[in-house]
Amino acid sequence: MIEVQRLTKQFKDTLAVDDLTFSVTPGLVTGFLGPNGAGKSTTMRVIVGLDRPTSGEALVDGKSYRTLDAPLRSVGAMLDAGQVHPRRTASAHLLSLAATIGAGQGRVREVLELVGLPDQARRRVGTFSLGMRQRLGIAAALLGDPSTIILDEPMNGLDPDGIIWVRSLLRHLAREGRTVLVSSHLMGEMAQTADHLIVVGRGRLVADVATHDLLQGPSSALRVRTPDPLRLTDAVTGAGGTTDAGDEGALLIHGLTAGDLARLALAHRIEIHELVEQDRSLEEAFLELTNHTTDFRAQTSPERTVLS
Ligand SMILES: Nc1ncnc2c1ncn2[C@@H]1O[C@H](COP(=O)(O)OP(=O)(O)OP(=O)(O)O)[C@@H](O)[C@H]1O
Repeated sequence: MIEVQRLTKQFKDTLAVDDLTFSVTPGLVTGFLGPNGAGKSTTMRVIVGLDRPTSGEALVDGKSYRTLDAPLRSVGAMLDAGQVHPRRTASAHLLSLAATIGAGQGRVREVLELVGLPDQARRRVGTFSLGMRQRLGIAAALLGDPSTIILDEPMNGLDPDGIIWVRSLLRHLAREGRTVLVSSHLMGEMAQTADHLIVVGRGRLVADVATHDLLQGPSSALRVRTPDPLRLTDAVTGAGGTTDAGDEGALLIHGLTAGDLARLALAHRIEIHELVEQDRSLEEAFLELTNHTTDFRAQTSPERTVLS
């Protein structure tokens, strides 16, 4: 469990984190989402004791990081995958970290296996691709078998296979009951990865919401195909719903559940050829969430929507 309470971090002229409060619960993947410069990394650095808060606090399992009995066994973090001596082999790098927590060669082999790098153990890290460095960073975070895992932008630079791999690893770690906090500035990526989202902008909390609730908001719609759209539109209007034209001749229906619509179609003996519950788009969800602030303008493609 991570509890960030009224956290503020001021760097000279920059207010990086501004009175931020949220909790990260075990058993879920929690996405930490916000545009570049929103304060995500600073918050994570405070959680793992690398930066001191100006005010407020960040607790892991009820304690500040500096007062945890065995911090590296409680919290595994990857805050900067680039911070590895390039001439070291992957295995030597992990062994040096393992030594600080009393783990040995066996655990190093296990984590290399877990992140899909068992054959690269003797390779120098300087020759690694960005994706391999990310995997090595994740391996280092997992060395101490921690109950809390904090990863800053772990999907940066990964190819689609790598992204799918990180996603399933995070879900697996959460299912084991761990607390998993993972940051990203990519909305689509987090919507597909996280069960819960903490959204920040300019150091402040913008939303603390279940991903499902965010996408299932009031503008979600039913997408329907029927050979009789005019009669269906009349029936839907009569039942208090509204319709819009969808693409490829489909009708979009708002204000009714799928069950309502099925019963309505049956009662009016209208054929339905397709009925799909359609989540609202990420763009809609975030524009609503962020109240159209320019900080969170969503850029086109839903898969790669970026908070700018
Ligand atoms: N050590 C520092 N000294 C001065 N300013 C800093 C320092 N670290 C971060 N900042 C500033 O604090 C703000 C928040 O930065 P932070 O890196 O926490 O944001 P972020 O959401 O992680 O963004 P990104 O996705 O770009 O890493 C930025 O304006 C940044 O320039």
